[in-house]
Amino acid sequence: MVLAIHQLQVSYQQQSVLQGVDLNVRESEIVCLLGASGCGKTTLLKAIAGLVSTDSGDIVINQQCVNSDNRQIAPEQRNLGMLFQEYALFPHLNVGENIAYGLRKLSKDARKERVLKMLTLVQLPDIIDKYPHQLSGGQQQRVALARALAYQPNMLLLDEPFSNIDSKVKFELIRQIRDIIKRSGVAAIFVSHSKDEAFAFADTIALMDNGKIQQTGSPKTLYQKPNSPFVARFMGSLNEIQLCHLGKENRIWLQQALHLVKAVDQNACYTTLMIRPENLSRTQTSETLHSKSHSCDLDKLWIQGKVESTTFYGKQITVNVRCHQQLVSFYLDSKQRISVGEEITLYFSSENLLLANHKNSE
Ligand SMILES: Nc1ncnc2c1ncn2[C@@H]1O[C@H](COP(=O)(O)OP(=O)(O)OP(=O)(O)O)[C@@H](O)[C@H]1O
Repeated sequence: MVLAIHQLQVSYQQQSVLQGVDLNVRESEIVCLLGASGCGKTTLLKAIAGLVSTDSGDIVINQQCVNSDNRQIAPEQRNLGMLFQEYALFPHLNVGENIAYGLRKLSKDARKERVLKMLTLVQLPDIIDKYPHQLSGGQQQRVALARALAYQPNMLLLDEPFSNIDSKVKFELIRQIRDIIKRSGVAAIFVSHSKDEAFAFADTIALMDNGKIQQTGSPKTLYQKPNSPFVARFMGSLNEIQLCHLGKENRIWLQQALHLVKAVDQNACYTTLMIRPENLSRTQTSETLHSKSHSCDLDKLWIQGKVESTTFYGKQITVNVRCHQQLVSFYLDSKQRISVGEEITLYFSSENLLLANHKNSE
């Protein structure tokens, strides 16, 4: 384990900001601290870096506790590479000098060799003499990464590394930087409020809210198996279907069907179903709910409604279906035809119900 954090508490002026954070980072793992503004992501990163003091709990980096009561290890002795927004490149130094900045202990030849190795790693071999203002945002970010990796750190810490990058090139840069970090073999923690950046960059996401980590796992786990409604909502579009708002026919059928489905808790009293729009599909036939209820297809659940609106997004259409007081969204391939006012039947598989074992969703 490169990093092990246990029950970490941090406060600013007696105001509690981190409230018992646990986090482990393995060798070569890229972890994203994901969450909305103010939830404590940067504070956690700064606590790891030694830039804020901690109230209680342990931070262990490479088997060494860095924040024990009698000995707080200084930031520069933690051997961490940092890409904080405020740690931009030095404008008066060229690229080579920027990367060599922290390598004064090395001989001149070793320093030069390390700088060239880092520039090759970040795939910018020909810009050694250029100054930061002559580089694009993405190139500057890669040079900053080369500078951080040149120290051969235990771990990299990146605070919102892509926030100033134009969205057109952002995901290509994320791919490149992930590739560089993976090739270097170093573990990394990065902070972001964007789930899309987290999906593209991280092996593991730690989703934070209110000074706590709500769930840690692979992007797929958090998306498909969220442990709470908060996580389910944060990770992507979601239909929260209140059974009482569905209208009598839909409600009775769904309640009956849910009790028959073996995948869900037989004793639960379902009030809300959570399902992602991509897991709902339109039936091709004009069968009614009544005929469905007599079919034996227990894996599928059905809802009927009327198309209220459609929005074209190029590859797909988002369709909003009115089921009594409830709006339900799903996606349709944009080659398919659908009209506002059309009566349709949607189906979904019980295995795609999120939080199905919860008595209700809150
Ligand atoms: N130096 C400070 N003194 C007092 N309060 C602070 C300080 N730094 C941060 N805070 C507060 O601590 C809380 C967590 O801040 P933090 O910067 O860690 O959140 P964040 O999740 O990184 O947010 P953002 O995405 O906006 O950077 C916020 O309520 C913030 O106002």
